Amino acid sequence: MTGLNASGELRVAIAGLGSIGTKIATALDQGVEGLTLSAVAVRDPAKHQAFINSLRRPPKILPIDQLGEVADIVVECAPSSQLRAIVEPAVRRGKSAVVVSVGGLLDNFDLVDLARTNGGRILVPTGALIGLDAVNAAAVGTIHSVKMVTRKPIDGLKGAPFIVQNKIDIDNLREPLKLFEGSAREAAKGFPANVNVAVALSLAGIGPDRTQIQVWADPTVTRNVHRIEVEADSARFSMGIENVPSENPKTGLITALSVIALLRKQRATLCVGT
Ligand SMILES: NC(=O)C1=CN([C@@H]2O[C@H](COP(=O)(O)OP(=O)(O)OC[C@H]3O[C@@H](n4cnc5c(N)ncnc54)[C@H](O)[C@@H]3O)[C@@H](O)[C@H]2O)C=CC1
Ligand SMILES: O=C([O-])CC(=O)C(=O)O
Repeated sequence: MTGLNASGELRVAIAGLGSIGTKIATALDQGVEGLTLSAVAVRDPAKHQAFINSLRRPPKILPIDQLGEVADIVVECAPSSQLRAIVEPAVRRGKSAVVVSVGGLLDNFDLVDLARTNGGRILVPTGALIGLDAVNAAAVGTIHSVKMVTRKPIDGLKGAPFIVQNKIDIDNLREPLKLFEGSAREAAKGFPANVNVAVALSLAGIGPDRTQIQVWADPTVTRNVHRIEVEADSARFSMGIENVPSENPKTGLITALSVIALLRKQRATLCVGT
């Protein structure tokens, strides 16, 4: 990765200061070895001015397509509808883009070729999931199947296109209801703000068409619960995670921490985990 600033630090820009973005900005401002927060892009600057002013070194506010001009790594943490507008200008300049709205990558997969052509990179953090290191490793051999079951509290699913289009009433549920069963690709269309995790899992393993997922609306849980079963020639493994929701009930608190961990690895001397 090139483009260090005068003090030899990698410059990071953040697109979207919501639940995930504000935590990443705060962590960078408090200090991550070898990294500095250079800019942010927000939809409504007035809404975020107080937060930005509260940082020790307030970053510039720039339009999303200009972040790559002042950063080596652009972190996308906006709605998936904005993914292309954020990632395309960055990778065209040969910069790295960290993508959290990874479901949106499936309809914009040409960005991977664009990054390759221009020397850029697209980095997908483990996010709200677990064990993508093991899935990556198993995929070097042969993975036979990847199955995932996601259970979310009602508030974590409200407004999902699959629920709206099929006119499913989840507000009055008393028992768990299986909403969807199918591929990660189809799940991402029906639940674009709810199953990024399934898409990340699929890209680490056997792809969005062969990765199977069930999505449940579950009034008995208070966390976003993901269980995964992987069957491979090297290993069989089961993984589970129960995510504490953030201020955004669709988003697990651990997601921002995963991005911060990924950013730390960009300059860390000791890196643990693949
Ligand atoms: N990969 C993973 O494991 C996970 C991914 N996600 C995804 O991460 C993304 C961000 O999630 P949250 O921070 O919880 O969402 P959020 O709704 O709290 O924040 C999104 C922010 O983006 C801002 N925004 C919207 N349009 C913008 C634009 N044109 N320019 C700049 N900012 C803009 C909004 O004003 C808001 O502040 C979502 O797409 C979500 O689905 C969420 C959880 C886990
Ligand atoms: O994948 C997502 O978009 C969010 C999610 O399930 C979680 O935070 O647990």
